[in-house]
This record gives sequence, structure tokens and C-alpha cells, in this order.
Amino acid sequence: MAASIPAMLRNWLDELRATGYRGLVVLHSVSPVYAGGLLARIFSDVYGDVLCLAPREAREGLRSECSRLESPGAIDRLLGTENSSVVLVVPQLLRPNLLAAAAETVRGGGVVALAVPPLGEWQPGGRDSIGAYRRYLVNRLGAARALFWADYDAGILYRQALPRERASPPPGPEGYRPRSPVHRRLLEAAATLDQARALDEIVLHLRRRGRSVFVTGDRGRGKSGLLGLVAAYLAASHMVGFVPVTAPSPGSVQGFFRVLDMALERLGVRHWAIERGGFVAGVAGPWFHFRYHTPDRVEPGAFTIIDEAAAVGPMRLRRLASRSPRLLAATTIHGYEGSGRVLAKMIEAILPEPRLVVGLEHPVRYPPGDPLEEWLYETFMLRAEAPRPPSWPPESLDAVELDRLRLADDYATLAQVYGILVQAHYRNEPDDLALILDAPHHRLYALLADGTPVAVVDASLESGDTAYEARIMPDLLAQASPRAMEARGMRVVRIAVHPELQRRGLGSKLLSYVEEQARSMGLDWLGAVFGQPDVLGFWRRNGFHVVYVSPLPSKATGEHNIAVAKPLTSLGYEVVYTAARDMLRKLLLAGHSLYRGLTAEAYAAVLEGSPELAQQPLAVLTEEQKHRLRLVLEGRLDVEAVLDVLWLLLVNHILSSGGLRILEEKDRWIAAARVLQGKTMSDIAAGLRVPIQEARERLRHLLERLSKDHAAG
Ligand SMILES: CC(=O)SCCNC(=O)CCNC(=O)[C@H](O)C(C)(C)COP(=O)(O)OP(=O)(O)OC[C@H]1O[C@@H](n2cnc3c(N)ncnc32)[C@H](O)[C@@H]1OP(=O)(O)O
Repeated sequence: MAASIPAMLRNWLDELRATGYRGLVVLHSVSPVYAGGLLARIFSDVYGDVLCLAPREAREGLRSECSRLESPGAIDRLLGTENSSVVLVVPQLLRPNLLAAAAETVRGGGVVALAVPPLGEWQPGGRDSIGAYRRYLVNRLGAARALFWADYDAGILYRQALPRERASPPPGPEGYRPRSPVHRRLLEAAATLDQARALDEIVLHLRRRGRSVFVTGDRGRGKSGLLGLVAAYLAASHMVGFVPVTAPSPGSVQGFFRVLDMALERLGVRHWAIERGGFVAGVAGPWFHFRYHTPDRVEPGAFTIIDEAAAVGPMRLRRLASRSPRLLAATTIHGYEGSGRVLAKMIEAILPEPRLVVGLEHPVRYPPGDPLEEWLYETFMLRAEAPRPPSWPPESLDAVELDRLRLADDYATLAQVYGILVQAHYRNEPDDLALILDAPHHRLYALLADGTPVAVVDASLESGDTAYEARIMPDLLAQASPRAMEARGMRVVRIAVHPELQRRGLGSKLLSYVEEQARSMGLDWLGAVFGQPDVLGFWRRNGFHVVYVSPLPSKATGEHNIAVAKPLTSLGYEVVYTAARDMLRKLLLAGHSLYRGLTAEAYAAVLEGSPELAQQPLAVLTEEQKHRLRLVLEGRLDVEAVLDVLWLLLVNHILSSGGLRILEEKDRWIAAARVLQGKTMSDIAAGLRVPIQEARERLRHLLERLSKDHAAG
């Protein structure tokens, strides 16, 4: 009986290839490594090549069966490659990111296969899983349209499904008539008609002095390839010299460089590739040089290219956009590195005018309507969007904890919950869904309006000593609070309110329910870590204090992480207040060194504090300082002559009142940036878009105000 599974699989593959679509194979066995080898052998026969991804201990047994063998951790090496078949040998954790990335590389007619333990033992969520992800995945397999699913040892075929129709390939570039002076040979190098048309439009835009181009599309639409074609045009037309290229990882620009290389070859332009660590890091010619830099290192050029802009983060993008005369950017709208229309709109707004936005629709490697792509998108909810909001006001509004095992069986509700969570954040990936469903230390809460989720919290239990619990907040709190490791708490990993229902108290309502739950569990604190200082107002309004600000920007986003916490028990009070008071001092005293990189707005926002953080001032003014201060107040000296005095007055004011809350917003920014961060007046004036004279007057006003308070005190 067992012998028939391979024979059935071969037949299935023949039929699948005839349809032109791609399929998914799941083969269970007590030895996933053996099953993986078997699959690799069959795929080698059928397709002539097979890429295997297997953990180290399994690789020896597979070496002779696979054309290429990589570690499952090497997602970066997958990006930009193209394969007929991929076998993933996954005895334990099946990371959705890996499955999505592997499938992305497979051509029409090909397969992605999983060699996994027997169905009863299969735990794709890994050792500590609560089993909800496994349940979800098995449910979802039932919905796949091109699936071969069997147990090799038992000789059982669970399911065999094939698309009924034959695929029709997307139209090619042949015969397209360009409007721009783009070379015919370059147009014909386009993978689809869609790409050729976009290339033509972009060339026209750049020829007419367009400043920026933004290419959008789902994964696998040839965005990076299109950037490569445009780059080849720019090089061949002598329109560029040195061009910095950035994207989240070197792996993610391999497709770009491959197409650039191919296109320059076609155009007969002399060029060479520059390799680094097994990756192409640049393509250069006699008068041009396209060079990859990581997002944290890239400096803007006369022309800058940014791939996967969503994953580079809006902060960095803004910096690059403000300093590059011309930009070419692309991003995934739905996919596994950053997602969401909200984000696309945000990026669009950052790019300078005149700007051209082009969308790519047709997949490059496989036919439109491919069942494997459909399955992956639906399973990992890569097109997740917030649900339609219920009519408002609702009849009922209830905060609940969601039962994740039940959610695994309720696709519609899970999609609504996930849709709300992902639309609010710009870095989402398939792994997030598995984490939310399965991580043992996570809890999921929602606010239901007439039964429809309108606000969602994903939270994680954290403490200093448990193996299962994460330790992000405890580690941060422990930098200042000696007893932080004794305390237990809950970190709000994400909170999001339906985009059409924000600022109506829903976020606060759900947060107070989460707080109630945390109190009933006897937890000491509730906390959160995030990158956007603009939501600090929300946390403060709900009684949270800043307990940590990262001096270094995050490599991934360019933002400085901010941690906030609220105490729930007496131990919590001790830990949170100790950390918050210490943080306030550190922010003040190291403002000009550690925290100089923060924008004035962000720095002033974290300094806002609250009266509970009030503490002893530093020192009194000397007689000489008082004398200088008098001269300035009488108008006989410039404010800059008493910056030291102003520093002391401001620091003492903040320490004794627990934060910088006086004055209007712009005054606070200028005070923080000039006096505490030591930025120059001209940088501040430029950054805040105020005339330098106004900035000086505001500083003088601050001095008058503080010295009056000082005299009164
Ligand atoms: C760990 C993390 O996830 S941090 C990231 C938080 N999430 C996001 O930024 C996603 C997008 N935003 C949202 O989903 C929501 O707006 C949330 C979760 C930030 C806030 O929920 P909401 O229901 O909109 O806020 P709510 O109405 O309860 O706000 C109460 C008060 O907080 C303050 N506040 C709320 N949102 C903000 C904000 N974005 N910026 C500054 N202050 C805010 C205001 O003072 C507000 O009172 P007001 O409206 O009377 O002025």
C-alpha cells in the first residue's frame, strides 16, 4: 500500500504540470527526513531541479537528492531565486514566513512540499505551542485547490485536489508600443506586458523631470525587476552616476541586481557585478555604480533606489526623501514584508512631487489566479484589511478575551481581528498570525460592537524568571529597578482600533479591560514598547509612564523604541516609578549625548513626564551665574551667554515638576533641542520650520519664564 503514494504523487504532478498552476504537497512520516529525501528524488525526476531546506541534522541524508540544500533559517538566500520545486523538511516549527517565501520562488507548474511528522504528532507551532496554529493550518489545508496530502508510512491519501481549469499565462510585452524613448530591447526584457507598460510610463515621467516614482503591487509582481529595468535605462542613457540602493536585507535586492545585469547585457553596456558575502552588492560600469547599503547605513544620492520601502520604515524614508533630489521606490502592498494600504498612502505622501505611482497586477512567475498563491494569501491573511465597521453607535459594546482555539475554527472572526491589528502597523509578516494564535504567553483581547471586533489587543505575559514567558519589559525595567526581575507583568504587543472608529474612547476602554484582567491575574505592571512617539499621548492619558527610551534607532525601522508602563501592585509601583524617575534624569543629563539623535518632537514628547515623577533638583545657581542672568534679562547680553544657566534652570524645573509640560508645543521643542540636546539654532529652525529669529525669541521667553519661577521658588 505504502508504495502507491509515490506513484500517485507522480501522476498528480503530471496532471498539475498540464494545468500550468502551482501546487502544495504535504507528506507525513515518522521520519520527515526520509519523506523529504523521497520527495526530492521524485521532484528531481519530474522537474530536473529541486531546492531543499532542512535543519542541519537532516542535511547529510539529503545531500545527494537535492540540487541545492539550505537551512530553513536562510530565508534571505531564497529571495530573488526561482525554482521548479522546493522541499521543506520541517520536523518541528513551520514558520509561515518560510513557507510563504519558499512558495514565492516557485514557477508555474511547480510545487512547494512539506515533509512533516505524522498528522497526530504534527505541531507546526513548535514545542510550546497551544495547538491553535496546527488546528488552523489543518483546517486551511482542507480548503486548498491544488493539494496532495498524504501519510507515507500508513499509505493514506488524505486529499488530492487539482484545479479544474488550465492556466492562461499573463500577456507578454511583445508588440507593446511605447510612448517614451525606451529601447525596444529593454522593453522586450520585461517579464509581462504590465511591467513593459510601467517601464514606459516611468521613463516618460523621468524624462519629463519627474522627481519620484513609487511602484506598488503584491509579492511576485516583478517590482524589483521593474526597478532593475529602469536602472538599466538610467545607466544606458547616462542619466546617473553613483546610485545608492537600499532594502531591508541584501537578499531582497538580488532580484533587482539580476535583472539590472541581464538588461545591461541586452543593451550591450559594459558592466560588472560586485559580490560580498555570497550576495551581489553592486553593479557598476565605466560611468555608473549601483550599490546596496543596509537601511541604517544608506546615504541619499542624486538618485536613490529603495526596494521594500514599507520595511525600511517611514522615518528613514522621510529622511531619504527630503535629501534625495530623485527617488525610485517600490513596496509590497500585501505580502510578507510590510503590508497595508494605509502604509502605501503614507509612503506616497512622503515621496516628492512630481511623483508617479504605478501598480503591477500580473504575477511574473506563475499564471494569474494561481491556487497556491490564493491559498497562501488566504491562509496567512496577507490581504487582511479591517472589516466594515458596524453601524454606530452599537447596541452593545463588550470587552472580551478571545479563545484562540475557537478562533482557529472561525476564519471569519479571525480575519476581522487580524485585519484590525495589521492595518494599524506597517511591519507585518505571515509569522505574526502564527504568533498571535499560538504563542503560549500571548493573550488576545477584543472590543466587540454588536459582535463585530472594533478594537484588538495582542498582549504577552512577561517576567524575569519563567522559561515560557518573554522578558522584553523586565530587561528594560531592570536597567534601573533592582527588583524588576521579581515583578510579573503584561506587555501590550499591539493595540489597534478600527481606523474609522479611532478617538472615540474605544482604545482606552479596551485597555482598561486588559488592565482589569492583568490585576485579576495578580500582575505587577502593564506595559508597552513602540516606535512612534506620537501615540505617547494615548498611553499617558491612560496612566502610563515612560520607563525606557532606546538611545539607538532600531536597525529595522530607524525609530527609537519607547517603553511605557503602569504599576498595578505595590511592587509594581516601586519598579515602575524607580525606572520612570531614573529615565527622566537620564533623558535630561544625557540629552546632548545618548539622546541627541532623537528628533526635537520625539525628545520633547518623552520628556513630558507627570507630577508623580517629581524629584530633587540638581544644584543652585552660583553668584556669577545669577549676575550673568541679570545682564541677559536686562538685554545687555545674548541668551546664548547663559545657556549653562538656562540648562540648570530647565533641568531643575523638569526634575521638580516631574516633566516638561509648561509652555506651548513649539517652545518645548526648542527648549529641549537647544538647551538639552545641544542642537544648533539653525538646525532647529530648519527642522521645526520656524524662522531663526522666532526660535531665538522663544528661547528668551523660556529664560524669562524659568527665571521668574526660580526667583519665586
Ligand atoms: C504597543 C502599540 O501597539 S503602540 C501603537 C498603538 N497603535 C496605533 O498607533 C495604531 C493606530 N491607532 C489606534 O489604533 C488608536 O488610535 C489607539 C490604539 C492609538 C488609541 O485608541 P483610540 O480609541 O483612538 O483612543 P482613545 O479615544 O481611547 O484616546 C483617549 C485619549 O488618548 C489620546 N490619544 C489617542 N490617540 C492618540 C494619538 N494617536 N496621539 C496622541 N494622543 C492620542 C487623546 O488624548 C485621547 O483623548 P481625546 O481624543 O479626547 O483627545
